[in-house]
Amino acid sequence: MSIEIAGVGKRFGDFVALDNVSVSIPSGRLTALLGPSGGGKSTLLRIIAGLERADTGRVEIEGVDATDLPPQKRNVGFVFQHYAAFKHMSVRRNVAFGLQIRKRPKAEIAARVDELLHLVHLEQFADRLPAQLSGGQRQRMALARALAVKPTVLLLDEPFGALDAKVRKELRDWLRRLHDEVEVTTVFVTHDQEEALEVADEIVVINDGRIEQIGSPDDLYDRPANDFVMRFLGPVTQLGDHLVRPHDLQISTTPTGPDDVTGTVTRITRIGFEIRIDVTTTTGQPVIVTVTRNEFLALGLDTGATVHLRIAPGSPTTAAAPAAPATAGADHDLAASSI
Ligand SMILES: Nc1ncnc2c1ncn2[C@@H]1O[C@H](COP(=O)(O)OP(=O)(O)OP(=O)(O)O)[C@@H](O)[C@H]1O
Repeated sequence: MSIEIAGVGKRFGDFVALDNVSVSIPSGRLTALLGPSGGGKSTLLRIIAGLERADTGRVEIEGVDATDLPPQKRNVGFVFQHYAAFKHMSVRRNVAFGLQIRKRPKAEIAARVDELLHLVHLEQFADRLPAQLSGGQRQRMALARALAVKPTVLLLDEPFGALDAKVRKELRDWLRRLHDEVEVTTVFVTHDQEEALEVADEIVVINDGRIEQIGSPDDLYDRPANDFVMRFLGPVTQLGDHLVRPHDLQISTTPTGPDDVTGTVTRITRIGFEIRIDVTTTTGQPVIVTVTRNEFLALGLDTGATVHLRIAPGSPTTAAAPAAPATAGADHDLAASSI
């Protein structure tokens, strides 16, 4: 295990930002710290970097107790959302900076910088100033600079957070490929579940200063530990007492068994390649079902139709927190809005 975090606690005044957090982050993998804003992800990353001190607990990096080491002794590379480049220096000199202050020989620096610029596909921009780069190119430069000194661990705090959706997506794919080439232990913070599911080998879900679940994207998606993880990873709806994903519900115009739940279609909405069907059950529970366009056409549904619902066998479900009828609707709206 490359990074061992054991019993780490951190308060800011009365506020508990991290509550007795323990996690092992594997060597050579890409690990995402995922969770809602304010959950403690950045605080944990900053504690690993040595930019913040834990009140309790220990941090070990590659077998070395780093708890009391200053950031520069931890051999970590760090990239923030808003990367502070040296504005008056060329891309090449920005990337070379860490090697120059370590007084590496000139020829070694030149060779390493060329290698890195090639790795991040910025060779042709080597002599530009940071202001002459796009946001995505600037973040790639930041990564090259962080990698220059061959860190043991690369820490990324929402590195693509400030970029538009399309560039974000490109950089995500690029980060995955870069990581496969360099294989440096990488930890990145994100609040975007899609980003974590797509890029990470391992995901640590953090909420309210505590770890909700640790696992591979498949573990989290197929076996969510609780309804928080289930809700956080994508749209959910409720059928009876089960929280389930809307595409894991089966819908038919004829009943298929005694466990079917009967309801009436109240609304049909097309969302890209999916069709969302709003159903109200005979007990008054609002349920969302999503089907593909072809499935929808085969069903031949219209508003007002009677339908029968069931959870597809083997689908992940969690027990829905019991809610009074008055708040069930509000819960449902929240789930619906994330579709
Ligand atoms: N230096 C500080 N002083 C006081 N409170 C802080 C400090 N740093 C963080 N916090 C608080 O600790 C909590 C956790 O913050 P943190 O930045 O770790 O969350 P996060 O999960 O990374 O969220 P975000 O994605 O919004 O950055 C927040 O409520 C934040 O306001």
